[in-house]
Amino acid sequence: MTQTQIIVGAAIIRDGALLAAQRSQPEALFGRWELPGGKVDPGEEELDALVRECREELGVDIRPIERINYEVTFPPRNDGSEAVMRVWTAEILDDAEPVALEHLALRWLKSDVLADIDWLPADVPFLDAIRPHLRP
Ligand SMILES: Nc1nc2c([nH]c(=O)n2[C@H]2C[C@H](O)[C@@H](COP(=O)(O)OP(=O)(O)OP(=O)(O)O)O2)c(=O)[nH]1
Repeated sequence: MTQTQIIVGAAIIRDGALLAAQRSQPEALFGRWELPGGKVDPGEEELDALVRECREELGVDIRPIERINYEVTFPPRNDGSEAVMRVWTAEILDDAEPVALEHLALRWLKSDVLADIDWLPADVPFLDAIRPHLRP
């Protein structure tokens, strides 16, 4: 039996805005927007993966705050493996400024424009839970 792959995402909020990141790869996802994050490595704690991915992708240390009470399950792939995505609200530590080290671009989104960008489909259901943390 294949193990379920956990994907973690960070809803990083600063001054009432959410940090969105634009994917550079793979080609099928190029240009679409997501939350910073990625796959949890075998044996790795989910929150360690979240902090690691944000450091790799944005060059900043984050503090996860709370997990959003929702998860997305991706349909099984050809090899039968499944994946789920979990998201935490988070803040950047030390007033550091995130940099797009692996993405095409970063954007800070207030609540009124949250749904205006081309999010990966799996992210859309998380937005309703994130919106109350944002300002218009
Ligand atoms: N990081 C991230 N991945 C997402 C989001 N929404 C979503 O559907 N995904 C999908 C895209 C990818 O198929 C998968 C995560 O893969 P990834 O490429 O970000 O993971 P990773 O950094 O560990 O990369 P790798 O090992 O494949 O190089 O989850 C999201 O908001 N953030």
